[in-house]
Amino acid sequence: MSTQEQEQEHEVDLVVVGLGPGGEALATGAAQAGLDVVAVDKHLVGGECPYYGCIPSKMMLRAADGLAEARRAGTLAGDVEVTASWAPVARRIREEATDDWDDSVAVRRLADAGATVHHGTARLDGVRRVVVELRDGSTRRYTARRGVVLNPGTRPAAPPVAGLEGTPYWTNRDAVRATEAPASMVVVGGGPIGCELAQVFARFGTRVTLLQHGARLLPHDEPEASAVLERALADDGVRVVTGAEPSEVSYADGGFTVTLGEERVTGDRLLVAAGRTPNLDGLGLETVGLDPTARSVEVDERLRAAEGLWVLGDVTGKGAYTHVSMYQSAVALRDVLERDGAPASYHAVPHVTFTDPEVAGVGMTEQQARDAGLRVRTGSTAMEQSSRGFVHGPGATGLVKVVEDADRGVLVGATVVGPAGGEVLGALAVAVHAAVPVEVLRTMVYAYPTFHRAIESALADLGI
Ligand SMILES: Cc1cc2nc3c(=O)[nH]c(=O)nc-3n(C[C@H](O)[C@H](O)[C@H](O)COP(=O)(O)OP(=O)(O)OC[C@H]3O[C@@H](n4cnc5c(N)ncnc54)[C@H](O)[C@@H]3O)c2cc1C
Ligand SMILES: NC(=O)c1ccc[n+]([C@@H]2O[C@H](COP(=O)([O-])OP(=O)(O)OC[C@H]3O[C@@H](n4cnc5c(N)ncnc54)[C@H](O)[C@@H]3O)[C@@H](O)[C@H]2O)c1
Repeated sequence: MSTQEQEQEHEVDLVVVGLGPGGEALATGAAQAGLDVVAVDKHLVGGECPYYGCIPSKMMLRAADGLAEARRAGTLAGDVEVTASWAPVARRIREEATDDWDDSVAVRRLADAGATVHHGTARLDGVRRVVVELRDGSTRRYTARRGVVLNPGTRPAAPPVAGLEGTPYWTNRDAVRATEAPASMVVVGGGPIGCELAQVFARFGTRVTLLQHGARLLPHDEPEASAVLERALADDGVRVVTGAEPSEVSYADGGFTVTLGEERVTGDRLLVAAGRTPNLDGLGLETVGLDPTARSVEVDERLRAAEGLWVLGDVTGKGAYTHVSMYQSAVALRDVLERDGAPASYHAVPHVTFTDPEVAGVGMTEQQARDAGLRVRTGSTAMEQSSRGFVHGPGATGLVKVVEDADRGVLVGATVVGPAGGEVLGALAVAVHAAVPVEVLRTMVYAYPTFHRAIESALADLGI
C-alpha cells in the first residue's frame, strides 16, 4: 500500500455503496440518526430512477397521454387539431426532472443530512472494508464499524445479436435524452421499458416496430393483460412482432436494419430494452464470500447478505422497482440502527406499467398461484362493461382479474388494466397485503360509477 493510500485510511460507522433510491434514503436516515456515514456513487446520486428511469419516462408518457386524450376529444367533444412537438418533453426532462443530469441538489441534501458524499467507484475489500477510487484519481480506504450497504442497481443489457455491438443503438439512457422524436424506430424487447417507450414515440408520430422474443408482451403479467396491451399498441400504430428472433443488426447511412428470419426491419433509431445486467461485477463480492457472477444477491428478511453487509434494490431479485428499493431501505435502516420492526415480506409487491391502458398487478398471477400448489379460483370482468368504462368511451379498454386461494378465502393476486389502472390496483393491494377475506371484500360498498367498482364484478365472478 502506498503512503498516500495509507494516509487515506478512515474508520467510520457505515459505508453506503451505490446511491439508488434505497441507498440514498438509507444513507440519509443513518446520518440523521447520528451515524458517521460515507455515501458513494460512481455516477449520479439518486440512481437510475430520477435521471434515466421512472421520472423521465413517466414525463414522456404524460405528454403522450395528453396527445391521445386530445385526439379522443375529437370523438367526444368536437374537432380538435393536435400537432405533436417533442420540445416541451425534452425541456421538462432536462430542466425539471434531471437538472440537465446534474445531481448537485441531491448531493447537497445528503451532505446536509450529515453524510460524507463521494463521487467514485467503490468495491468491497473484505468484511466491513471498502476501497473507493475517487474521480480525482485518489484512493480512500474505509473500515465501517457497523458495516456496508450495497445498492448498485443494474445497467441496460445488450442481447447477443450479431452486429449490435458497435452500432449507435439507444438504451433507456439515450431515449430520455432525445431531442426529437425520430421518424422511425425499432424497439427490441417487450417488457415494461419497451412497451412504455414504444407507445410514447408512436403517439409522437414515430413509426415503431416492437420486437418481442416470447409469445407475448409483458410476460410476467397475466396473459389477458398482454392481449389488451397488444391491441392498444396496435391502435396507436405500433407494429408488434411477437416470437421475434432478431439475428443480426447493421447500421448504415443513418439507419438500422434488423434481420428477422427472411425479413429486414428498418428504423432511424434502434432502442434496446431487452432486460438489465446487475452491477455486481467489480464490486469485490468475492472478498466477503459471495458470488460476483450471480444474477442477484441472496438476502434475508432484514436485507443482510453476509457479516456486516446489507444489500438493497434491483440486485436482490425481489422486484426491480423503486418502491421495492425504498421499502427494503427502511427495513435495512432499522436493522443498521438496531431498532425493532417488521421483517421484509414480498407477498404483495405491486407493479404498474404506465402504458395507456395502465397494466397493474399485485402478488401472484393465476399461473404462479397454481405453480405454488394453491387451490385457485379466478374472477374477471372487462373494464368496458363497467358503467364507468361505458361512460368513458374511447380508451376505456381493460379488465380486473382476481386470483383467490380458495382454501383460505383470500386474494393472493390481482391485475387491473385500464385508465388509472395503477390507482385502482391500490384497493386490491390492500386486500392481498392484509389478506382481507373475500367475504369481507364482497360486503364493501363500491362507489358508482368508478373504475374501481369493477372489482366488485370480478369478485362476483369468483363464484360462491
Ligand atoms: C426506463 C425505466 C423506467 C422505469 N420505470 C419505473 C417505474 O415507473 N416505477 C418503478 O418502480 N421502477 C421503474 N424503473 C426501475 C427503477 O428505476 C429501479 O428499480 C430503481 O432505480 C431502483 O434501483 P436500485 O435501487 O437497485 O438502484 P439504481 O437506481 O440502479 O442505482 C444504483 C446506483 O449505484 C451506483 N453504483 C453502481 N455500482 C457502483 C460502485 N461500484 N460504486 C459506486 N456506485 C455504484 C450507480 O451509479 C447508481 O447510481 C424503471 C427503470 C427504467 C430503466
Ligand atoms: N413502470 C415500471 O414499473 C417499470 C418501467 C420500466 C422498467 N421497469 C423495471 O425495469 C426492469 C427492466 O425493464 P426491461 O423492459 O428492460 O426488462 P424486462 O426483462 O422486463 O423485459 C425485457 C424483454 O425483452 C425481451 N427480449 C430479451 N432479449 C430479446 C431479444 N434479443 N429480442 C427480442 N426480445 C428480447 C424479453 O423477452 C423480455 O420480455 C423491469 O423488469 C422492471 O422491473 C419498471
